[in-house]
Amino acid sequence: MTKLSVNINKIATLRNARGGDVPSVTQVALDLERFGAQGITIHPRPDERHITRKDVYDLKPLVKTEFNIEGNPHRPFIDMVLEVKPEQVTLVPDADDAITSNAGWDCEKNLDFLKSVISEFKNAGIRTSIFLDPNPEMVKFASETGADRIELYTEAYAKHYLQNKEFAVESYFKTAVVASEYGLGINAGHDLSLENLKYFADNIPNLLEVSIGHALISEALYLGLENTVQAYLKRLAKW
Ligand SMILES: CC(=O)[C@@H](O)[C@H](O)COP(=O)(O)O
Ligand SMILES: NCC(=O)COP(=O)(O)O
Repeated sequence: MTKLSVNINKIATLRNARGGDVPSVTQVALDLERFGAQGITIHPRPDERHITRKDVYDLKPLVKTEFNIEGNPHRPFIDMVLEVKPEQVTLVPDADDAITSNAGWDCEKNLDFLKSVISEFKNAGIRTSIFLDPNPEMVKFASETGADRIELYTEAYAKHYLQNKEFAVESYFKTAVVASEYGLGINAGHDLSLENLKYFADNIPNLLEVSIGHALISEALYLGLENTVQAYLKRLAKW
């Protein structure tokens, strides 16, 4: 079965808007595990716009499911991950000023760099995954990096799903088939949602894990707003 790892960046975004500890990133992580999440994903960015370095260290002893840290492997990121030792590190080639992750690795061009970074993580016993566009030809180079898994970057799938879901999933299916032939594990994430997840999971062979944040947290707001408004109205009801 495919594991669900919940990305809690957006909880930190909300918390940072007021500067205090509401909502609490650590409490939400614990609650998500209690509700059945099989992993917690965070993507600390250099500007700490959401997850901070402190969050990374605070979460480590608390997360009892799979802890997955994503990020661009600059030296400070590498050192932090080596110290924290999560179950999995996912390497993402995102520019510091990118609004969100917007591309997978060119593993051919970055082969030597990725090999050396991945060997550091592997020596520390941390599973490695690399963010990849749905391109079967890139899989050979992804395998040469020594990574354990690829994470399929699903933004294009999510974008095309509503118009033509067969077309949307095709390149992902082909990439997943080649990845399995090379013995790579398969993760996926970015813009997956309640609407598009099932078709993806049904059509991608050997899908080990999805990490989902933006849509899941937004959907949780919608699913919870009615209860919350009712609870407030009860506190105001005098007659
Ligand atoms: C790698 C990936 O697709 C997600 O981690 C995404 O980058 C989420 O990051 P933000 O929450 O900063 O958009
Ligand atoms: N690796 C993808 C991830 O963690 C969450 O991406 P998104 O659901 O926030 O787009």
